[in-house]
Amino acid sequence: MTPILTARGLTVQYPGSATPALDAVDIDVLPGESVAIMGASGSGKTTLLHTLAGILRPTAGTVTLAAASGPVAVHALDDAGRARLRREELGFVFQQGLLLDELTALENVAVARMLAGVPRHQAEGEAAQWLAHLGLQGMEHRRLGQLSGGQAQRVAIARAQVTGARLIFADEPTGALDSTTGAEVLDLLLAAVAQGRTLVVVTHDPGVAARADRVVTLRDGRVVADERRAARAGGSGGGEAVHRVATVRGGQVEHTTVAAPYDEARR
Ligand SMILES: Nc1ncnc2c1ncn2[C@@H]1O[C@H](COP(=O)(O)OP(=O)(O)OP(=O)(O)O)[C@@H](O)[C@H]1O
Repeated sequence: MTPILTARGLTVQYPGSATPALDAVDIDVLPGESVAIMGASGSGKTTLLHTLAGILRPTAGTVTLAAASGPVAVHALDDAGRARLRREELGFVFQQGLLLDELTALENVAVARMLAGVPRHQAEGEAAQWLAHLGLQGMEHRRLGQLSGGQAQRVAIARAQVTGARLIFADEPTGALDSTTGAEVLDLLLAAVAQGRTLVVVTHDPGVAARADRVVTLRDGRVVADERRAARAGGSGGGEAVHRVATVRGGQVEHTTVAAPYDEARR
């Protein structure tokens, strides 16, 4: 299967830092999978997510996105090109920063379509459909600041999908939520995956990792483990590890290939 996202030798060295935050990371993300990125604080998770998503330009290495129109060299785009790519091809569910407190839930979602040139009336209609789909019917006209953390994440998930983005990046989407609300938000993200989207999620939450198709673990800016899990029926549930792709120990990559990858189980 052709990856939707391919990174090779991805390296980020922040100015003034003695060691790279990301150190020659290779990763392929397959279409329709959910990938949890884990690791200790400071291991490079957010840096990896931002580099894969074209928020941050790598110091070295490549990121290639298989966009609908053909392959895009994300690392080589200028700021405007990366902003356009993020707007048109990618969805984001971050704890803060993308949604505007002073706008209503509806406006926060609709604006993503209006930025793509869709007329306001149509954009609001599409936004209302997504908000209803995500359990926010009746709350469309509340300002974001009047919503709970879980409701605000639902708005973010609606916004991430309303554009038709096939690839969603999430950074600690359950981090600020109680466990029940966090599980509900995760359900919605995994529902998007069950409907064919691809999810890359940075998390400290073992509950998120347990339900992802795959867990990539970083340490000191390097991938130290990359494990696939069996998807249970419906795309949710615990998932047992059945397919170890590669494990890195002491700088050596150990490749193990076990049959029954999740892809067949899902199709
Ligand atoms: N803008 C920056 N300038 C300089 N150093 C940075 C910057 N952002 C991150 N770093 C450093 O890069 C390393 C990786 O940071 P990053 O935020 O990617 O880690 P993380 O695994 O996401 O951490 P956390 O779980 O705490 O969010 C850390 O040592 C961090 O201090």
